[in-house]
Amino acid sequence: MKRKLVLEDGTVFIGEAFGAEAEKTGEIVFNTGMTGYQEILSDPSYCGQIVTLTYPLVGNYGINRDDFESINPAIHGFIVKEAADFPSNWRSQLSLDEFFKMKNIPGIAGIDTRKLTRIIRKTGTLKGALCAENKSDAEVLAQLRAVVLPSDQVKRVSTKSSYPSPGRGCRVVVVDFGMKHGILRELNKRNCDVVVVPYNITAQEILSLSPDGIMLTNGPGDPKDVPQAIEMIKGIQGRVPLFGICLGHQLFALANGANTEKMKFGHRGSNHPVKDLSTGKIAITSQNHGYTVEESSLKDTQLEVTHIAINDGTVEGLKHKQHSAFTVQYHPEASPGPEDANGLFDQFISMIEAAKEEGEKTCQSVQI
Ligand SMILES: NC(=O)CC[C@H](N)C(=O)O
Repeated sequence: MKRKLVLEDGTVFIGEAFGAEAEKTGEIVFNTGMTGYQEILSDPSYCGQIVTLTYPLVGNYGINRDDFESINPAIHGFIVKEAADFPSNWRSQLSLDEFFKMKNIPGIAGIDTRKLTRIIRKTGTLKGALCAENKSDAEVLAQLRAVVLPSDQVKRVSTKSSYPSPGRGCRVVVVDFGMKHGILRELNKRNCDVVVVPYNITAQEILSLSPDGIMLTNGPGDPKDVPQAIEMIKGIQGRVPLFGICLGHQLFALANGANTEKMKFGHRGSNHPVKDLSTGKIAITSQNHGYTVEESSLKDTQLEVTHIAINDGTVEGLKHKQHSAFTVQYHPEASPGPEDANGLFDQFISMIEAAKEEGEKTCQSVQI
């Protein structure tokens, strides 16, 4: 069966349908990773987006129970050059097609994804629709141009209520803006006693859990769409060590008076070089973001740039000049991608231990 991809600039691609028969619209974004499609399609930060992969063979090792970054993918569609009909891997349980049918996600194959990527790079991120081939282009285009992208993605993917992930180590409250499971895996690996809480929790509610440290996770959409989180961060920073990833990093910047802006086409892939300005070392990182912290807006804040992207010089890491708080724009939990930046979780735990040792910021001394 044929399926059609219509872009808001009027470009139409015809390809082979796979996955669900659903018709979906969303922002079209590209990811340059050569592997890791299961982690990409289940990363909640892609909520409402239709993702194209520049790597041409997708689905070869199927879908397995171990590699999910969330149980229910929030993406609106997948665009690939070739979708494997017969995956081959001992862990494989389903093909991409079977999985997408189960989760009501449409896919399109046989697309010149490199041409599509060049369009996105030239025009900037644009809206697109996946629909049946026999629909009129003009009609789809008119509907697509009228679509207003939703601003409640974080609400859609964040947990509805708090839940624990127990351990015997440091008490960490994880604020879930659309958390990838990889973050929880890294904290569990370090024996943390975790409580995952919803995006709209208040500073007071967090402090009442007596955390030793607080994590702000990744998540979808524009950070300015989550004003309550910005207020919450103002109330918690300085009380216990803080570590933010991606959307968490952007919200931390906004809470400290900096600004964020939309990028032309963003960074999405598992091969993005990032420089640590304190050591000069370069790490290859996994990334998925369409917004960035505006460097010039940091001038009058208490924030310092710690990392920059090698490809375009954008801000990739921040730390607070007074408080125990640092954030990165990239994904140290990898999944998919390299583990070069994994050590940031150890840095966070060391920070917590140092703060506890100092005795100034132990859970007992946190004043609610
Ligand atoms: N992975 C993320 O947390 C993404 C953050 C934000 N939604 C962006 O696109 O920039």
